[in-house]
Amino acid sequence: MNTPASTSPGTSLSASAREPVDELINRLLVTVEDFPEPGIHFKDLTPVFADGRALRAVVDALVEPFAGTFDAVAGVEARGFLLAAAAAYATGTGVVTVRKAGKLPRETYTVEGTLEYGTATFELHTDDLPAGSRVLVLDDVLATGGSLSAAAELFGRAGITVAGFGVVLELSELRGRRRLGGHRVRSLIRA
Ligand SMILES: O=P(O)(O)OC[C@H]1O[C@H](OP(=O)(O)OP(=O)(O)O)[C@H](O)[C@@H]1O
Ligand SMILES: Nc1ncnc2[nH]cnc12
Repeated sequence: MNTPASTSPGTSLSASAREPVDELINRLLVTVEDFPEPGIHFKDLTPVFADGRALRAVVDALVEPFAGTFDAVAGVEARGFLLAAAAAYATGTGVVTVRKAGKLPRETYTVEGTLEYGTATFELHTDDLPAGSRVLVLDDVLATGGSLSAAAELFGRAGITVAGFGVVLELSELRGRRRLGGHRVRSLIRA
């Protein structure tokens, strides 16, 4: 059963129905057992993204606590891209991509990450944002924290300040938050 995160704002309501955003997410997300491998309880948020009201409520709730603290939004491949582009559009900022290895065409910083299922190498263009910029990093799920800690390291190498991390769902038992140092982390629900 999913429970609201302690950092979850009970006051973040979807625009029209006034349904709390955590309830909206819990109603729409689907748990798929043994995907992509045995033993994983996969939390599928695609129904949340497919619902226009839910997508808007989620994006609004993720950016609201960081208002005025960031110059750009970053998305972590692949599902983080959906949130980051929407958040950048909503806040009038630009979007940058933290990509899996081999996808970015120009010079990159490169960091290895260990994830809930497997490992991945993440890359960031060295010149996507000027040093000194402040970036809000979004993804759909915080599990072990391998992806977001790799993103933090990439931005650190680029001299870019991480204003905070925003995720729709935090898998608390995997303790990913501990790998994110002193950064602000906003999760809309915990499971
Ligand atoms: O906290 P972690 O253990 O790093 O896990 C979280 C990451 O895992 C998932 O991505 P996945 O690697 O499955 O890639 P995808 O978005 O391309 O499907 C999810 O979208 C996060 O990016
Ligand atoms: N259990 C999970 N469900 C969905 N996305 C994930 N990313 C890492 N672990 C995950």
